[in-house]
Amino acid sequence: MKSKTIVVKLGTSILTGGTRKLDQAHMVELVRQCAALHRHGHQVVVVTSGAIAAGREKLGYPDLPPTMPNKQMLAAVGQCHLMQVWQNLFSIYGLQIGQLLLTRADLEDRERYLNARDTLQTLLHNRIIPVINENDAVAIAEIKVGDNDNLSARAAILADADLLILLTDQKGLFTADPRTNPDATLIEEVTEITDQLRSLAGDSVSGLGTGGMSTKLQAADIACRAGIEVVIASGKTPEVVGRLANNEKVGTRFKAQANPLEGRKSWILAGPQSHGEIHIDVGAVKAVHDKGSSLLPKGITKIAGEFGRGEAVRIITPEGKELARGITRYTADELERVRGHHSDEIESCLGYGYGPVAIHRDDMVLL
Ligand SMILES: Nc1ncnc2c1ncn2[C@@H]1O[C@H](COP(=O)(O)OP(=O)(O)O)[C@@H](O)[C@H]1O
Ligand SMILES: N[C@@H](CCC(=O)OP(=O)(O)O)C(=O)O
Repeated sequence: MKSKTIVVKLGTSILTGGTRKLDQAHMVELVRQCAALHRHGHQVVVVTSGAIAAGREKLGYPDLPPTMPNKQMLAAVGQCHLMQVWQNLFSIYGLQIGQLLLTRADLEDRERYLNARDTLQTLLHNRIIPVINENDAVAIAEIKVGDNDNLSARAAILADADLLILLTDQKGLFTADPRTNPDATLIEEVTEITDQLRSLAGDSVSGLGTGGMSTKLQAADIACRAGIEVVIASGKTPEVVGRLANNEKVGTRFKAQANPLEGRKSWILAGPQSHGEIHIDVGAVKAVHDKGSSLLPKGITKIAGEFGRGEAVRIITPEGKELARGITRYTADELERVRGHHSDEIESCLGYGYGPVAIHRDDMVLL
């Protein structure tokens, strides 16, 4: 089977088993399933909820008013505990984990987005399991994603994932909330997220989770538009992670709308354009155009205009023709200093580096 990148989002409801404590017996079972995927060569990213619940548990269920600072305190305490538990459990399978705490601001600012993406990709490249949560302890309402369903969709885009699995306490999306509607039936496949479908998805009523099915549908919408398949399923279904990776019919599956590259390419063409230009030599034109390679500093002859890291710039041939557009990994100033140099020399030219390419082939659209 082709190696896939799979994001597994674990909601508070499944991590606590509906109780006030982390259900470590079940967490180890989920870790075992993720470790099996990893062993089969897949890349696994975990998005974990449960920090606030873990904080309450750790502090002995204090009676606190539900203010923002109190929730942030619980998250600060709980996040340490949660990560300690994940680290212990993954180490049973000989796996290292790395923590990423994100806020909306990290995902919307292009430079911070690229930095987060580089870290995530580097963790995956080194076979370390990224474990992501929102940075609840510092994020106030304005910079919060707000719920981990939406966060997981953004993390899936960041990781270039093939599949996003949202594991919760229900078998998937039902025609109504099964807690209050015993006749509700499971919807097995969704090809389009319509208003009618949204009207079926209710909020969380357990007092544990955030957003219920409605935020899961928002997440599915975001990920599917970016070309990522999404499944909502129960974390209690035996071997759920491996079965979903094998395309088995479990839970509610949402079809991806386009392949990820097309989604990103349309963003490059449709997104904010800078006036920056990167002029390249004949060798680089051949590499980029004929071989589909990334653009390296070596083939850059001239930089025109100001641009920052993560901006979309124009790539210009020696004849002055626009060959492609792409998202640059270096600023105009930085490229000015490294142009013509071999990629190995980037670090010595700048004193730091963001990798060997100026524009990665996946971040480039040929015109
Ligand atoms: N149409 C629906 N189908 C399934 N579950 C639903 C639906 N509408 C609302 N829900 C509720 O969503 C809850 C899951 O969301 P939530 O409590 O936020 O869990 P998590 O912690 O996994 O994010 C379920 O327990 C269920 O009560
Ligand atoms: N970031 C919060 C979880 C927020 C959230 O969306 O929770 P859930 O609905 O259980 O996925 C925490 O760690 O407690």
